[in-house]
Parts: sequence; structure tokens; C-alpha cells
Amino acid sequence: MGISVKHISKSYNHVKALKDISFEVKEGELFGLIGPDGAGKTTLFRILTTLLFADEGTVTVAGFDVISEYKNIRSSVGYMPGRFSLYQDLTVEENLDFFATIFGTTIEENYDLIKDIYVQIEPFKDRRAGKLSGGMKQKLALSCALIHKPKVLFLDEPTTGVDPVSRKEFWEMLKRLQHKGITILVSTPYMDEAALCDRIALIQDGKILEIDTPEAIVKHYPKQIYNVSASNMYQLIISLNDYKHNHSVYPFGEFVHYTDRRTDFNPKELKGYLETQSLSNIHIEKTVATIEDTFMELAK
Ligand SMILES: Nc1ncnc2c1ncn2[C@@H]1O[C@H](COP(=O)(O)OP(=O)(O)OP(=O)(O)O)[C@@H](O)[C@H]1O
Repeated sequence: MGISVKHISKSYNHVKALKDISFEVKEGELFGLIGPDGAGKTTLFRILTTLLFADEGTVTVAGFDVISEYKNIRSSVGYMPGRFSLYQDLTVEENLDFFATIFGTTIEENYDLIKDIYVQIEPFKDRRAGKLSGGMKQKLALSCALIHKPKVLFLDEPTTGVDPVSRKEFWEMLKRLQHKGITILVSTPYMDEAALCDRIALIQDGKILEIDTPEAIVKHYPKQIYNVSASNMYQLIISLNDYKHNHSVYPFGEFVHYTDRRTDFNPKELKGYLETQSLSNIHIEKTVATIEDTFMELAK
């Protein structure tokens, strides 16, 4: 009764936005679609919410077919699109009231579900939506997507352009909604948010690279990663890229994540090489793979 996607493909003229996508989201699961801009996430959301037809494949949401039973889907799902979807000239309260009315309900009837979120913007209920901050807009959009008590919630990049504190609060809210029994499909380009989902699908160029729990996905990383740092980060990256034994070199915060092609890699040898490159303060230590490392490896 969650979401079932089987062999979905979709093209826009010559652009193949989705290529044979299949996955299942279990009822009550918090499932993440993780991928960069242009991966096909929005296209997939539009198909799942009955706003766009796929060229091939079948999809059911909450047990309903997206084509023959689209009306049942529209009344049982909530959708928060990536771009701000609210009426800028209506106030906070008018927006919420509007969405409640088109779904044949009232704010009072479902206030319990949105209370946690809405109390934070209620002091601004007379402010026009267009005048809200990014974090407040996002809370209002989520309240509007929830006002008819959906069984399944679709959130397309809900935290893009939102400050780190609001992002953290937002994910805590999602967990609370999940505990109320709502199935959630959320997309994000932020790899750190992927770890907060029950399962994730890594998606790039319209294809799914891997689906699993975040823990299992990082365990599949095939190599030992090293954190490398030196006094001159820019030169360090150039030198590591020039090193003939490198397998991958990615800047990662204050370090560079390095993997070596050889099975008998000796960090001392790499240190010796870096010293010949006029680098100082060189540190090399083992580290564990993150979802970002796995994504980069699969996307290679
Ligand atoms: N209406 C359209 N006409 C032509 N090409 C499109 C259209 N909509 C999307 N595309 C293309 O399809 C591909 C997937 O786009 P989509 O918007 O689904 O990706 P996304 O992962 O949601 O990325 P973004 O976050 O940038 O929207 C991209 O190459 C995009 O340029």
C-alpha cells in the first residue's frame, strides 16, 4: 500500500529523463531519492502524483493506479513541489484555508496533524506568503500538503535553499510524521540528509544506481578511503590527481578523500611522493566511506 514503481521511462523529445526506473516504498517508510540536479527526480514526482504520464511502465500509489485511479490518488497524497507552490499574495492563513477547502476539509478538522509545524508560523498568519523567509515558506508548504491528512507525502527537495538549523528541524518533523503512519518519499541533493532515511535510491541521469539502507550502501564501498590533508589544499589536489596510482581524489571538507588502485598501498609511500611536491604538514589516515563517496564511485 506504499508506492510501487515498475519499469518507468519518460522522455522529453530527445532528453531521456527516466530510464527504466523500478522501486518499492513500503507503507510507513521514509524513502529518499538522492541525486544531483537534472537526475530526473521532479519528473518522477510528477508521474507519481498523476501530473504527468510516463511513456512506459506502471505505478501504484497507496494501492491505486496512477492512470486509471488518479482521482483516488489526488485525494490521498500530499505533494510539496520543489519550487515554492503557494499563493504569494494570500496570507499564511488564507493559503492553508484555501488548500483545506479544495480538499473538502477545514483547518480545525486536521489541526492535530499540522500543529507541530503550524504553531511556528501561526504568529505570522496575517503575513503574505511572498514575504516569508525560506524556512517559514517551507513550513507553510508542508502544512498545506498535509491539511487533508494524506496517506502518502511527496516532498521534492524540501530543504533546498533552507538554512542548516531549519533543515535539521524539518527532518525531525518528517520523522514525527512518519511515526503517525504517513509514507514519505523525499528527494534531496544533500548527501548528509540521505542518512536520515530508512532506505534510499541513488539516482543519476534518469537511472537508479543503487537502492538500500544508507548503512548498507556505505558498506558496499569497495575500497579503503584515506583522509589526506596538507598545508596547501589546492596543490594537494593537483598532486594527488597527478599521482599515477590514484583511483579517486575528491575534496571533502578540510580533507581530500583518496583511494589507491593498488591492493598493497602504503601511505608512507604516498607521503614521500607528496613531500617531493613541496607540500608540508601532510597527514594521511584511514577513514570510512560516506554516502557521497559511494555516489561518486557509482557515478564514475
Ligand atoms: N518540460 C521539459 N522539457 C524538456 N526537458 C525537460 C523538461 N523537464 C525536465 N527536462 C529534462 O529532463 C531531465 C530531468 O529533469 P528533472 O527536472 O526531472 O530532474 P531533477 O532531478 O528534478 O532536477 P532539478 O532539481 O534540476 O529539477 C533534465 O535533463 C531536464 O533538463
